[in-house]
This record gives sequence, structure tokens and C-alpha cells, in this order.
Amino acid sequence: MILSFCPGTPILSKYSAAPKIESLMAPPPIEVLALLLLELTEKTDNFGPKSLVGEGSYGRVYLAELDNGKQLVLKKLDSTSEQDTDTEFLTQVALVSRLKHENLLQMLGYCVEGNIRLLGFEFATMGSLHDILPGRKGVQEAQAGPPLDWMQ
Ligand SMILES: Nc1ncnc2c1ncn2[C@@H]1O[C@H](COP(=O)(O)OP(=O)(O)OP(=O)(O)O)[C@@H](O)[C@H]1O
Repeated sequence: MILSFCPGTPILSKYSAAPKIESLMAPPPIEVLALLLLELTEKTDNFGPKSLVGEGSYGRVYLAELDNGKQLVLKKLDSTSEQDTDTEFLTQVALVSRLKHENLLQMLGYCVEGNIRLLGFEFATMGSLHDILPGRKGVQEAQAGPPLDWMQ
């Protein structure tokens, strides 16, 4: 493996702990907005029950309406002890931020503050297929949606 060092990188003594390779690399550019936790907290009523739209295996999902009138779905990822490093996480955000397809919900923003991580997506007004069949996931007393015809 060939490692190159940038000017200004301190030379390590043989006794110092070797840094992880990934901590030396900057994440690739992210093509969506960096969102402020303070604003998202305010727009979701402190991630309260009124803003909750669902729950998946990675955490709860909230709906926020921004000052420009746009609706934004926020996935608030559960923090685990085995959380990816910020660089690993931001690398994945960068990859997803570049996925653009008419059949994919577009990522619109992200937020990383301390161990809080949020991903912002377009709002799918009908929710997921799961929401339509058995009813909204993670929402108490959720009702199943109307039957779908073959074209839907
Ligand atoms: N972009 C969205 N627009 C509208 N509702 C959404 C959106 N994303 C998620 N939801 C709601 O939040 C729920 C949980 O979504 P999430 O993507 O976190 O998990 P999932 O993929 O449904 O389930 P799992 O993570 O367990 O596989 C969905 O079932 C849906 O009700």
C-alpha cells in the first residue's frame, strides 16, 4: 500500500497511535443541503408526536415544513454504540445525495451534530407500500389504506 502525506501532516513518532486511514480522508462532496439541528428541532416541535409519520428499523421519521413552504421528511437515526464514524457516515450521505431517478425519493438534506444524525427526503404523500397495506408503521392505531387497483 502506498501512502502519501500532505504538506503540514505531522510526522508521527513510532510510539504514537497510528490514525485510522479513513480519518485521514475527507468525505466526497455532498450534493444536498447541510441542515441545522436547531431549525429541524423547531420545525418538528422538538421531534414530537404531532410530527411523527412513521418508524423504521433505523429510527423514527418526522415531517417538517420549512420556511420556504417545502415539506421535508426527516429520518432521525437511532444512535448506537457501534455508530459509523462521521467520515464513514458522510461518505454514505455523499453517495446517496447523488442518486437521482424518477422512481427514487430524492435526498434533500442531512444533519450531523454530535451523535445526532438526520437524513432529509422528499415527502411521499401516500407513504410506503407498507403504509397502504397494513397501515402506517410505528404509528399507534394506524388504519390500513384503501384497496389499490391493478394500475396502482
Ligand atoms: N419519504 C417519506 N415520505 C413519507 N413517509 C415516509 C417517508 N420515509 C419514511 N416514511 C414513513 O416512515 C416509515 C418508516 O420509514 P423507514 O424508511 O425508516 O423504514 P422502512 O424502510 O419502512 O422500514 P425498515 O427500516 O424497517 O425496513 C415508513 O413506513 C413511512 O410510513
